[in-house]
Amino acid sequence: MIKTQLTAASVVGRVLAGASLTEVLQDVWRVESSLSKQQRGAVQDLSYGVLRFYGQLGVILELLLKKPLRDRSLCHLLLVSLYQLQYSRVLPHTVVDQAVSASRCLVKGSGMQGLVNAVLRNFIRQQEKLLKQAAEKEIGRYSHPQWWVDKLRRQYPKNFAAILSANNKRPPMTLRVNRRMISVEAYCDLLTENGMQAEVLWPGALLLSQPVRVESLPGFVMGLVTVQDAGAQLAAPLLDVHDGMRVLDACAAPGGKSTHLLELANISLSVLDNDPERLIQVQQNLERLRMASERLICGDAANPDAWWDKQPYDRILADVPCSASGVVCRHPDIKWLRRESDLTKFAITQQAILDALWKILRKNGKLLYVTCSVFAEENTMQIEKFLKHHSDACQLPLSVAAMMDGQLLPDTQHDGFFYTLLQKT
Ligand SMILES: C[S@@+](CC[C@H](N)C(=O)[O-])C[C@H]1O[C@@H](n2cnc3c(N)ncnc32)[C@H](O)[C@@H]1O
Repeated sequence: MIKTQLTAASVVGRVLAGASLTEVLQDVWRVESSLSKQQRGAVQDLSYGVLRFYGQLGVILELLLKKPLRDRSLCHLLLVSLYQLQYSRVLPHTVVDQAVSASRCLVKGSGMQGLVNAVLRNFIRQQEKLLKQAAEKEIGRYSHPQWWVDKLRRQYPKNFAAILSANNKRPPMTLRVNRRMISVEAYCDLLTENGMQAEVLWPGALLLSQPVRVESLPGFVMGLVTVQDAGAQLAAPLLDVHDGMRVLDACAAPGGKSTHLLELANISLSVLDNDPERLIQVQQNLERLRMASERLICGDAANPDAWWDKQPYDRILADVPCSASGVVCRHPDIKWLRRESDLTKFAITQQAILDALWKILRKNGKLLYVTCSVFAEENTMQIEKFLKHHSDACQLPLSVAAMMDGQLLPDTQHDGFFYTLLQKT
């Protein structure tokens, strides 16, 4: 356990210094190739857990320390240990003993080991009181940055606490059945035969009662099923594609929505993304599902002159880059890495992409604007501005009961998304 505590502490430290959790973990798996599968699982669990509750654990650590610790690595080790004491089933004395041993690898001298021991034992002794004290501060209660809490409270006075709480849950695992290959009923039978249970959330979307490893899903390699959040599964049906249409997926990688579009109709699909490595993932997903796109293009959606073949599209999916504030339960690092000022930057990019794509949409054609954000700056405010400047655009109604003005809020069953369907008149 010392190794996993130390590795998780270093992951947390790198993320808090500004790196993405996914990238740091990929790097750790590459460099620390001797970690067993079990150790990797534990490191992942601890790193995600600490970042999920960093607000709360940070306040508790402050309360426990007489003065701030200069050694950041020790701080991160203490956060990992506090997370274990509060949220794991490992016996408290084991957590403390291992953390004291782990601290020997970080700093020389017995003073710091004594401090680690004292801090963790004090937490065990005063756990309830400290949890209450931490909850008196909003950052401790919600484990989100204060600007995030304030913005959500302003934009969703009734729902903000539920959104913050959903963001701090472990994410659900949802499947999309490839109905070109198998019916939902037949796939549910396959799951049952393999000892797995699922609930149908909406057509084709199966919420697993327990997350499993992707490779253990029946028929995954053959393309019977794709792992995709239920909220994300609303996109392709909303775009209203029909056989023979020319369709552009403009920010497509890794291809979750592209492959869904190809499952729904026989379309001529152009797949665009500006990240060549992520485009490789789209190609792999297409191959696994035995599908093909018409064109796979590496280019900037805001600059069609560089890649467009001058034939207008009947349908365009614009799943634009955004703050990802709707998918925090899958990426708890996001809440600590984003700055409020990032929203303005995302809004500028989104507007440039939307304006450019509008020009290459056929008359009467439809464009679906999508973000996985809950912030109005990237969503309703963006669309209001677009409609003000485009007299040839009308907003079509969306018939999804779970949404408020196109906004699907994150909950225990799905991520948060924003959808707007525009038609060119
Ligand atoms: C939200 S993700 C798309 C997810 C994808 N639609 C799916 O369902 O799997 C946004 C994508 O936009 C790409 N992107 C960002 N800026 C872009 C730009 N200017 N032009 C094209 N793609 C861009 C990113 O590389 C990223 O893959």
